[in-house]
Amino acid sequence: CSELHLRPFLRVSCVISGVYSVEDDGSCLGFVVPKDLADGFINNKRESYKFRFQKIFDQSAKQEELFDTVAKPVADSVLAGYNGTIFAYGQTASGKTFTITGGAERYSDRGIIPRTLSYLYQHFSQDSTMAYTIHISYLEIYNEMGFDLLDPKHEASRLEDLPRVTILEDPDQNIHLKNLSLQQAGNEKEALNLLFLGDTNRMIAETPMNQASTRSHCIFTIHLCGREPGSATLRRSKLHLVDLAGSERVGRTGAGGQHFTESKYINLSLHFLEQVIIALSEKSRSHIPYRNSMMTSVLRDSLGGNCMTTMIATVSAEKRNVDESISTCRFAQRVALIKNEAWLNEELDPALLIARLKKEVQLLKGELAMVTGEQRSEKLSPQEIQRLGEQLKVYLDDSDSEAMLDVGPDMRKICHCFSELKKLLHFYFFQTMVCKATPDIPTPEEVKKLKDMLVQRDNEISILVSMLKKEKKRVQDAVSTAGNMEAQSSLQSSTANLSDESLKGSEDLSPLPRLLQRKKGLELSVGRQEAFEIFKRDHKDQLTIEDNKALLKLRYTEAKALGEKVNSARNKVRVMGNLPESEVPDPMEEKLLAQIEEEKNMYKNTFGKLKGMKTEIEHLQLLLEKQKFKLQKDFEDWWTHEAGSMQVGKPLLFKSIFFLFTCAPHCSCYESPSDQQTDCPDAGFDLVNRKYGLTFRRMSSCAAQLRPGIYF
Ligand SMILES: Nc1ncnc2c1ncn2[C@@H]1O[C@H](COP(=O)(O)OP(=O)(O)OP(=O)(O)O)[C@@H](O)[C@H]1O
Repeated sequence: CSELHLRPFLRVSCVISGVYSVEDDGSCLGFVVPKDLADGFINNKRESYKFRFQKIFDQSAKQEELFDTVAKPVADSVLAGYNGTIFAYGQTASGKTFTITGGAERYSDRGIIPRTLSYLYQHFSQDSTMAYTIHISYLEIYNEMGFDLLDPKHEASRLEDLPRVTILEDPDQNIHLKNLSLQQAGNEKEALNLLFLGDTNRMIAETPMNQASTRSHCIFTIHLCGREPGSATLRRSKLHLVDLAGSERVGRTGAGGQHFTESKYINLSLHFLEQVIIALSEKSRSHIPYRNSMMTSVLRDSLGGNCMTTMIATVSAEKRNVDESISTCRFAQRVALIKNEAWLNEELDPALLIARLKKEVQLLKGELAMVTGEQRSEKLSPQEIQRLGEQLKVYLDDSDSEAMLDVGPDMRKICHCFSELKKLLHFYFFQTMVCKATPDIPTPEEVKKLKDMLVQRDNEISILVSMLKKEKKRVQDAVSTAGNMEAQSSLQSSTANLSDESLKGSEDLSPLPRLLQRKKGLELSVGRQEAFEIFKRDHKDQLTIEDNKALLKLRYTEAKALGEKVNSARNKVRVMGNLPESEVPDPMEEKLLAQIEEEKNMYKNTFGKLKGMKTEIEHLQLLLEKQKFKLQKDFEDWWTHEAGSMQVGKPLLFKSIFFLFTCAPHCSCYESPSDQQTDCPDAGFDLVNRKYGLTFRRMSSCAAQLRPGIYF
């Protein structure tokens, strides 16, 4: 990066004489302007002026000399990768276009543009260390509007037909010219053709002062790109060659109408140029008004930016132009105060860089294959992954703290192992967090134990359930037998012959249907029934109940035998009582009556016994039912108050929730609005952290979904 002042040169287009004088070895232009009495007697106007330049070229100076002194150093710095600008400033017809583009009459009148192009291409042909490409753009700014002079579809008929160029500014405040074409020029001839095309398209208008005066600013830009063969570094530089519109004041042109408007715009844009230059020359100014005009926006880099800029001030050394000449020289002095910072425009070519890196990767892969003796694909094969899993397991199981996991010099394998270890670590943290949050959560060993216990309990439950079914059937049979007996008893009591007062109270001996009715109302769900069976098995009253059941069974059997005996006695009495007297011989009649009496007594006694037994059976049944109800009640109490801590249920419950969190996050108990669903299973870790504030009720609900009806 180098800091340098803008360099102003002066070119005088006619013989220097009269009020003009060149002093100090040709670097200083002096003016002596005698006071005009017409301006009044009191006149403080200065009479002499002196302006210093890098060099003054008089009317005899050749185009070649000007190019060598002014343009060549700039062209060299552009070739080295720095931006450059040469702009010509001066009043109309002072020789700006002649300096920048050249005269059309003689080949030697060629201006800076064709000579620079020629110089650049000549350099390209001589320099084999670099490969260069040139692109050219040619912009005309007329009345603050930009036009592309290199549009090949248009000839210079009307300026409005040319493509309009507009300014765009990116977030980094870089200026982009929309619609300005960039034409590649492979050689000097192509470049000169483009210059010719642009010049043809230029707007030419006539003013009283100059028959062919340009009324617009023109910027011919050479975009240069240089690269050393094989290198990814590009040097991109720009050279602006600027031919500004005439700087004379509107009043002097004598123009009216359209030309007045043009002059107004020209003066305005030059005024803005001057403002920019004044702002740049004042160190304290932080804001530079580049945006005021299109020209200052385009030349932003050339003025106070990354550019080596040279100004050529052109004056017409005639007495009548002395004011304009002084004005031009003053402007040049201000420009001389501006400091630019130019730096090398080097950048990396991304495409080339990628290609080079790819080649390097390929080479390194080849080298690696040679060293390891194996070709590597991008991904690990399933066999390799399996082998790594085994190696990792051996490594983790090894209690030796200095154990090594050697997977060889293969980044894919190393990355895979790290990834697996990370997963394990996450799982470990997940478990630790969950266990911290819920100390009752079983460890994997405990889970295994509980699972075994669960299987055992399941077996027990199924045995008990089948036992219960059998028992139920037996009770039903007994109840139906007792029902029959009761029916028989009713039948008996209705028999007129054998009516007995003691038998009349038998209607009250039936509280059983009521108990059975109550029992029906206590039906449990299947799962709860199973839990009840387990509870019942361990209950302290169970033995007494079993004893009572056995006794009841015995009494049923005895009652059945007695019933048969009673029936047989009753039948005998009926048969004997019905015999006609003639069929019974006298001596036998007495014996028969005694027998009938005996059978009657027998019947009466047996029936009395049966009645007593029936009462005992009913009492036994009542007792049994009471004991069962007590047991049922105990179960209900236990279920309501203690089931939460039951040994089998609780671990199962937590195990269920653990399962839910890790493997079943879509369980419907998560579907409350506050619970966000998460993908299974990786989200389980976080989910448990956030969600473990579940109530027992909700936990129950979760577990219930897993094992419906068994414990809940
Ligand atoms: N040094 C010179 N030697 C010979 N002829 C010159 C020289 N300078 C200018 N002229 C001639 O003077 C005339 C006007 O010059 P030129 O067109 O370059 O002026 P200009 O400053 O570009 O005017 P404008 O502001 O209108 O564009 C041209 O015909 C040109 O050939």
